[in-house]
Amino acid sequence: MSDAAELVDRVEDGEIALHELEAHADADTAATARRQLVADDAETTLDTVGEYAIDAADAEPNIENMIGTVQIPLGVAGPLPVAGERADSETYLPLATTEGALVASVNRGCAVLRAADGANARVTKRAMTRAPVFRVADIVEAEAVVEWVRDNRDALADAAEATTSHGELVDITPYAVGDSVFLRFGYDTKDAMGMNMATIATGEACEVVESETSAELVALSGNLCTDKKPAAINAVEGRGRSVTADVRIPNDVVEERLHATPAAIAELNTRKNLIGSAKAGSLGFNAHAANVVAAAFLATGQDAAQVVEGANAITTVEAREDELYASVSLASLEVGTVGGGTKLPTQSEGLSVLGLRGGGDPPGANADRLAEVIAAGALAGELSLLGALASRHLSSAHAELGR
Ligand SMILES: CC(C)(COP(=O)([O-])OP(=O)([O-])OC[C@H]1O[C@@H](n2cnc3c(N)ncnc32)[C@H](O)[C@@H]1OP(=O)([O-])[O-])[C@@H](O)C(=O)NCCC(=O)NCCSC(=O)C[C@@](C)(O)CC(=O)[O-]
Ligand SMILES: NC(=O)C1=CN([C@@H]2O[C@H](COP(=O)(O)OP(=O)(O)OC[C@H]3O[C@@H](n4cnc5c(N)ncnc54)[C@H](OP(=O)(O)O)[C@@H]3O)[C@@H](O)[C@H]2O)C=CC1
Repeated sequence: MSDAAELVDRVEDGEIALHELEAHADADTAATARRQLVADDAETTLDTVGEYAIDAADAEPNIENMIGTVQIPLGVAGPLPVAGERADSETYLPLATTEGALVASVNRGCAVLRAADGANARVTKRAMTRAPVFRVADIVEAEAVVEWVRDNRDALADAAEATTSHGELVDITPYAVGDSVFLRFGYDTKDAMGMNMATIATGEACEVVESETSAELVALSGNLCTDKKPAAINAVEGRGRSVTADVRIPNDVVEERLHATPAAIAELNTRKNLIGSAKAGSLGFNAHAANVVAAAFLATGQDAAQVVEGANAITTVEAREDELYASVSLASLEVGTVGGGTKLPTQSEGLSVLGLRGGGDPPGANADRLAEVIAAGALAGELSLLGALASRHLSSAHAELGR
């Protein structure tokens, strides 16, 4: 094995490539050498990037060309009381962010939820999707392929499910556009976010489609999935988990903790989150669900790019006679408690704050619970920001806490 200085020399001599260092040294030594090369190239120092508590080998499945870690401040909001399908508990919600005032805001929302005897939350749909695109001769052939897929769903499920001991095929929705056929496969991926699982399973199913029909696979992902891009199909049909959290807050709690009347908050929600979003052509009919989704994703090892889908949320508020009803429905929240970044030591500790590290019993229970808790956190954030806007406290709050 080589030491870091020797690796630096060998890269500079062109003997080995920057991405090949782990073949010649352990992961930490490789990262040290690479960091030195990058720092020299940029004429800077990367000492803080190189000070990390994890073993670089633990990150090998998650990163290539590693040079260190970026440290994001981690806070907690809560306790957050959420009654879900299987669990009714109050835990702290870990949030990793650089936006001052965000954790304070969600924390205030949690206090409102506690004073209201807690939020309810339910996962209403589970389907991680992958939609390959096939080439056919024309729309007549497209129709024949779609008919074959409808008649042979079991054969496709057998092929897909042979690749996984956890995933279950729950849906195949075909779409024909001219001489292109898209098949949107949906899977219950249990406690995994499931994008690798769904992709591998769909690859096997595509081989059956190609061998039994005239369709030729152009790409395993045809963008009707839709992964990591804003898309109405996710907002309408859902992706990953569709989840709603709601709460009924006594009027006096609203006025005391949010410094605004229920009527003012309801009017604000209509004019801002519904009318304003409609006029803007937004897919997100909410104030800042993405803030809580992003901070919770970073804290618990989710795929950060999928905050795009996590922002597909509708916030509703209704001022009733003696209470304020509020809800947040996230159509496409893609979360897991196994796989991906969830295994990394700090992210796995984030999951353990919620009692959700690893697989659930039954499988899927932990990821369901994570979705419920994030939805309730988003609800807390919505209530607090709506309160701050209705009471004209937003800019003063950020002047005080966010700069
Ligand atoms: C800042 C507050 C909470 C003050 O709120 P407040 O009611 O004026 O202050 P308070 O001192 O009476 O505290 C109330 C509660 O807030 C929490 N709290 C208060 N301070 C802290 C703190 N330091 N650390 C932790 N928690 C804190 C805590 O729960 C506390 O209760 P207590 O425990 O004292 O009984 C409020 O004004 C607020 O929530 N403002 C909104 C800020 C916000 O939501 N920012 C989110 C980001 S905005 C953005 O990114 C998106 C945007 C706005 O562009 C989207 C859009 O277009 O709408
Ligand atoms: N491939 C792609 O196109 C894309 C990949 N990604 C990346 O994919 C990764 C996430 O994929 P994902 O499939 O979630 O994770 P992994 O690829 O890490 O796979 C997780 C595996 O864990 C096993 N497992 C063990 N216990 C459970 C349980 N209780 N519930 C479910 N599965 C369990 C399953 O094995 P088994 O199947 O054998 O049962 C499952 O396939 C992330 O790193 C993400 O960044 C993101 C976007 C696109």
